[in-house]
Amino acid sequence: MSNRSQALLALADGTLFHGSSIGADGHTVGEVVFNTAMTGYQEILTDPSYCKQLVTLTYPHIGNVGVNKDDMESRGVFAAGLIIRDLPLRVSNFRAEESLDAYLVRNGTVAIADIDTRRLTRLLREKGAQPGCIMAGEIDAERAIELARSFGSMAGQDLARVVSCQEPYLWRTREWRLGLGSSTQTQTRFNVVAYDFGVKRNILRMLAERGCHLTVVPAETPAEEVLAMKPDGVFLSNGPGDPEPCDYAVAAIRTYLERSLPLFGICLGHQLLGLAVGGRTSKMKFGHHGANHPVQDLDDRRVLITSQNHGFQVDETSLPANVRITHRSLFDGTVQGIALTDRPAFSFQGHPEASPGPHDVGYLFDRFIKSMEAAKREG
Ligand SMILES: NC(=O)CC[C@H](N)C(=O)O
Repeated sequence: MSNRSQALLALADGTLFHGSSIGADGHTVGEVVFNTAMTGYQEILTDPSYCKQLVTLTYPHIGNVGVNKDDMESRGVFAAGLIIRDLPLRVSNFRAEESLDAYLVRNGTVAIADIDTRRLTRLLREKGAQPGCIMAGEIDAERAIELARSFGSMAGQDLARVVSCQEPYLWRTREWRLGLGSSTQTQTRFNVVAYDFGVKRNILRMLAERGCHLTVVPAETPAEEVLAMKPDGVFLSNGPGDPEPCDYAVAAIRTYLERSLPLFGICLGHQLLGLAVGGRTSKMKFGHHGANHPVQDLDDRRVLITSQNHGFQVDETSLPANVRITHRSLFDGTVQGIALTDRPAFSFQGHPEASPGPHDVGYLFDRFIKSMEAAKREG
């Protein structure tokens, strides 16, 4: 559109994409990753796991349904920038409260449209995720390439403690329902402490729905403080960055394992459980980001369509004998779920809470509830 200012995406390898700005003026740097979800751009933008990442969506029309308060997955936009093919001229949805571009400007998010996102995705798929810089308003291509190169790598970055809450808080809101919204919990059956490494709200809603009295705690909360709350189970959330430097979390998880406390980890939480049992994690070429990834449950052979957002993985060969692989990606065979054979602890690499995405793996929340029930029975 003619009234938009110009924008540029520069990759660290020197590739340039010229387009138009649909967000704030200025520049932003991060690792460029592609996401294949056809819906859910607002949930993606507000997923704290996208901190320091520039997200490109392979679906071409982004913004059709606007944005609203109910679809926020956290307190604000965490993606470092957005890269799309086409921003539709008109927002059309009964839930829309604001247009995507107005929302991006209001949140100070730098974003670019009108570029060939297929070419960009092919490039990332062939070369791997790489650093980039989006510049909007005043453009300087040389400077943008330099800034992209200065980003370095996601490997080694401890971002969980950067995005985590500062103080513990209670979460009471249940799942959202069309026409009803979200209600507040009235009764609870389990006392659960949830580590916020960058937690998505729908995880908390799904735990609250199942009767968990939830205390959300900052990423660096030591095990002693959590144990003093007498939890029936501990939840390890998703989050941004490399799991490896999060030694504070690994130390805490080892304490819970020693005590045989029921544990459930999602995404970064899964990777941290993998590290706590003595396994290793590594950076993937371009990771998994989308809402249409097939994963197999190895126990019953069912194929589940899952929501994914990760750039690191748990290395299968590094896992000790008391760890069982429960789920595997049918795209590349990588580990998608683990369970300990001698402790009530398990985890999933994708996003069973969806939001966005299919709900096929929602049964893992029930598995966590069952493991807390069993632990209570055994006293
Ligand atoms: N969504 C997540 O928790 C992502 C985990 C981790 N930051 C990764 O990229 O693999």
